[in-house]
Amino acid sequence: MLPLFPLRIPSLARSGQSLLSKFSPSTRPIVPRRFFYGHISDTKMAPQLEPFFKQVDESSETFIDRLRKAVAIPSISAQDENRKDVFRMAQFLADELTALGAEVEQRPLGKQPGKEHLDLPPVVVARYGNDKNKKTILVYGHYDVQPAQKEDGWATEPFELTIDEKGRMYGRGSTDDKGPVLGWVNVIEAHRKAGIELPVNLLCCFEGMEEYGSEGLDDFIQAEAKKYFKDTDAVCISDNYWLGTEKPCLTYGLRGCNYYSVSVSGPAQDLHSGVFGGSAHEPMTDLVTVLSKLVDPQGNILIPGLMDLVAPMTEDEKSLYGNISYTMENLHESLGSETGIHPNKERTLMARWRYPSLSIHGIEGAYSAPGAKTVIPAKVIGKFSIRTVPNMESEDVNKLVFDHIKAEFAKLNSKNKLDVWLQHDGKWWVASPKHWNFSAASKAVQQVFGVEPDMTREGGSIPVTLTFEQATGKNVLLLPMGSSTDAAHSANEKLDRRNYIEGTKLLGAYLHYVAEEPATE
Ligand SMILES: NCC(=O)N[C@@H](Cc1c[nH]cn1)C(=O)O
Ligand SMILES: [Zn+2]
Ligand SMILES: [Zn+2]
Repeated sequence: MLPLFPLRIPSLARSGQSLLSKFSPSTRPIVPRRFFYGHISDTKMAPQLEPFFKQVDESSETFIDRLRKAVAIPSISAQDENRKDVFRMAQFLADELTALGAEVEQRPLGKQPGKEHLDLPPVVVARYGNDKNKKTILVYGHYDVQPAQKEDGWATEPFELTIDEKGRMYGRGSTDDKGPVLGWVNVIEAHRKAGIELPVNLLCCFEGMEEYGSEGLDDFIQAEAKKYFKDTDAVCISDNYWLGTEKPCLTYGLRGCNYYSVSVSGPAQDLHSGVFGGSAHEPMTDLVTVLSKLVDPQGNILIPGLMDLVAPMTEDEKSLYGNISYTMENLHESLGSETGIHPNKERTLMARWRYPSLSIHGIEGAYSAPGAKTVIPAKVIGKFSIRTVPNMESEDVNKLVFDHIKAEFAKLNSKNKLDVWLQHDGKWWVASPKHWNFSAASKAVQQVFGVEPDMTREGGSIPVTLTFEQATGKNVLLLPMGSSTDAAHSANEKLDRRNYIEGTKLLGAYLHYVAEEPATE
């Protein structure tokens, strides 16, 4: 039998045990592969997968149409003026699920903290199936999206799904996270159309504030863990990406995210630079000086003491990186340039997965429109975030950040006023993939894509992952649909048709293999 996972996590590497060896079935008849990526695995076809796959293929245009409708709703959680669209998107999702026979509720989360004139979008929860003899899988995703404007460099309208001749489906939210969320809806529809029973009970939890720090969701999950989510046997989240474009992965770690604002203000209003330039302290000059003390061009964080919070790299851990299917070409392909900092894939992956990074995102109040306005902005707010890793605690990070920024500002001898605060934080998460949840997903990947998945961590953050794990006490698996070239959060975000359709098969196949796994904790 072929090994399921050549990659080993540290504790298993020490014992020399393959990740899932204890869960591997002993007999695996070889089945025909749909795709071939150079390594044929021999996962046994779960019963009823064949008609399910066939139905997904037959319904693919309907599924793309569903994504088209979803992308057309600009559900941008970070922009107040789009809040009604976020609500519209919740309704769309609720209607789709209801039409397929799910029991759906839209749970309100109250007012948005700090913006009490705004209601937080509801959590769309749904139950499909309630059979005590079946496992219950809780799936999470988000229906809000990042902001997008054509002027940001989009080749097409961001909120019109546009499909090119290579099957690349461009549109904001296509890969993050409307495609994967609709993947679950598609799975239900394909089962109904094919007349196949869903092999598990499905609980859905779809939120509308993920791109704004999942406001309100932690409390909701904690409150519902022993109520709405009480039957949960395992959790699955599809909201991250493959490492490259060909090989799927299962993900067992995420970085956290502490997001900060730093404001500098002084003059009572914007000033004429010809009249006041050189005779007044300028907020923008102070701010860019302070921001320049946070990170250097090689990505080194300049905040004293911050790197001391990071768990040291062990030799066992170091040895994991060589085995991952990733190349510098993969990096350059997803960057769309050769501007990577590090010389090799190992250092690149370490920088993404297990070291912190600091990114400067923008400046509010700055003159950013095209043209040459000679203004001195009166108040500017810089925005930056730190991706956190084990063992960084949010409070410790905050203290180091605040102390450093205040100390650097004091050095400027400016009469302006500085303020710095945390917008939101979400903790890092690292789990063991030695669980039937991962074993089922691995078999599903092998069945649909004919290849063993890479075991990865992720540089991005999904703050509720840890909350789900702690509140339900159950295993959480990240099962991505999109690929490394999808450009989530940036201009020309896309999801490849193949990833959407085969990804829908993957989510469905995962549920079938889950149903076959022995029921253990
Ligand atoms: N697909 C996951 C994702 O994009 N997550 C966001 C979460 C976040 C954190 N702070 C603001 N949003 C990410 O940026 O990683
Ligand atoms: Zn996302
Ligand atoms: Zn996102």
